[in-house]
Amino acid sequence: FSGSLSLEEKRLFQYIDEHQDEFVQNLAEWVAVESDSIQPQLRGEVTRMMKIAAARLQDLGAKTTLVDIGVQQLPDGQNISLPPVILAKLGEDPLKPTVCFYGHVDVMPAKIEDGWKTRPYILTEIDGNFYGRGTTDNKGPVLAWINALSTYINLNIDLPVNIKFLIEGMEESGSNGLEELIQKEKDCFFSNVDYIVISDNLWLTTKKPALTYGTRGNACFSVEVSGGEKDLHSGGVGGIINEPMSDLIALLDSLVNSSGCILIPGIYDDVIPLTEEEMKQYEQIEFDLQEYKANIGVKKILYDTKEEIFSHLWRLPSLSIHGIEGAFYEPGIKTVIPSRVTGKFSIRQVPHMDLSKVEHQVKEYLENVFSKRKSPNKLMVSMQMGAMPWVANIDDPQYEAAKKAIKRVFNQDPDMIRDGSTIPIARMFQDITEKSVLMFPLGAADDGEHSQKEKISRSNYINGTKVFASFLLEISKLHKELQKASNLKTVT
Ligand SMILES: C[C@H](N)C(=O)N[C@@H](Cc1c[nH]cn1)C(=O)O
Ligand SMILES: [Zn+2]
Ligand SMILES: [Zn+2]
Repeated sequence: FSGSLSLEEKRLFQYIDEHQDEFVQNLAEWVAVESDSIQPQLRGEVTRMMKIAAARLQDLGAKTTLVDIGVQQLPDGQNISLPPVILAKLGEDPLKPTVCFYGHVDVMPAKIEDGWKTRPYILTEIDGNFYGRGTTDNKGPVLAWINALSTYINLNIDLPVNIKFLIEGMEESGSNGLEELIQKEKDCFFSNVDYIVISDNLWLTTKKPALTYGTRGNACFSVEVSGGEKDLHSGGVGGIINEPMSDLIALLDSLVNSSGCILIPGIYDDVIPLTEEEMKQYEQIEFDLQEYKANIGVKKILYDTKEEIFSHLWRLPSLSIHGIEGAFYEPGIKTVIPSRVTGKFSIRQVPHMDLSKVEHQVKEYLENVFSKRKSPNKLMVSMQMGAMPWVANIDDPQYEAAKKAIKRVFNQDPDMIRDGSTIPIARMFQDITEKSVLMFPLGAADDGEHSQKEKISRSNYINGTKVFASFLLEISKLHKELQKASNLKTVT
């Protein structure tokens, strides 16, 4: 640890060390819930996960509400219930700042046959890492906040802040229904919130903590090509019809080239150029390309310099193709011509791209590519979800409080980074509540969020709990200083 710890911090950190196996057991219980928000048939499990998380907060004495946010219409037209959102609060002392923590307890799909070495929903510790779906994205960080709170409570140390929680179960699906809830609650639940903290990203390395000041948005598309009313024998009919799958592959192949450049006309028009200030941020980051490639498990990256890599990861759009529905995907070759196939892809959004303009550009381009094929098949392109990018003001004082907390636990200053992934709520918070948002990642670069080897290290989980405990003390101190300064200004 850096510098002399206060007596409170010594007690807090000692308690966290001594009770870490309890915290691990909590994580194992949460990971065991297959709270996958992508597959509708698992929606009941997501709802069950919300109730488990709500009960955990209630056990801490938080006033907790599970808010019904309505239904989700699926692509096939059927409606299913959205999992309720947790709004919770602990403490209402007008002399203390109010910190609202956001997290999500839904996860991406995971099947052992995807190539997992361990059972995805059974927390497995190997060499100091906890493997399992949701360990780093985002159940581990949510529990780290809760563990930090429970430490204050169990040690009878007065909480230095009022705490609020917003925990959702649809983040991986694009946070359906959340914007309406924030609109509705902006002058109620959020009215007295001073700071918002999100811990749903990763560091840039495995050793150096980071604070995140930007994320990309995302626009998810489906492109459906349909032919006759049934699948056909590829021997009996193959060679005399326009095959939907051939059309779809041509459409998907027309989207992006082998250098990752998006081929949709106009897609880069509104991207803001790299600024001097942004370039200075990049220059301050130590970056080891070989280590980074090893952390993400790839042999080659399209760019060689950190400036190019950061630019293409953080401030330029990217297009990824995710899969095809409607065609046989199990092992073995089913010799049919699928009658209806749906490709899925997404385009990461950056400032100042406009979602409705991107939607129009994508549809117009694909219709144009399709028309050149003179195929009688039917094309349907739709944008399934759209989330905006978010960029913070890096001089926002709560980043200072976070840096101090990191320094005390990790004895080093954090990297100031952006992230290429998306947290839909970040921009919603910024635009609707106008509150400052701090992104406080806890996971390491090799945690493999969304992958077959998702994990969080014991060290990051437990030290993350300490950092959050320390942050509450630091933000309380900072808030008092800011209040004193503003009172002084008012008087003079
Ligand atoms: C960063 C966060 N842990 C995450 O994984 N977010 C998802 C959200 C999303 C985007 N499109 C659909 N869901 C992500 O960035 O993929
Ligand atoms: Zn995720
Ligand atoms: Zn996440």
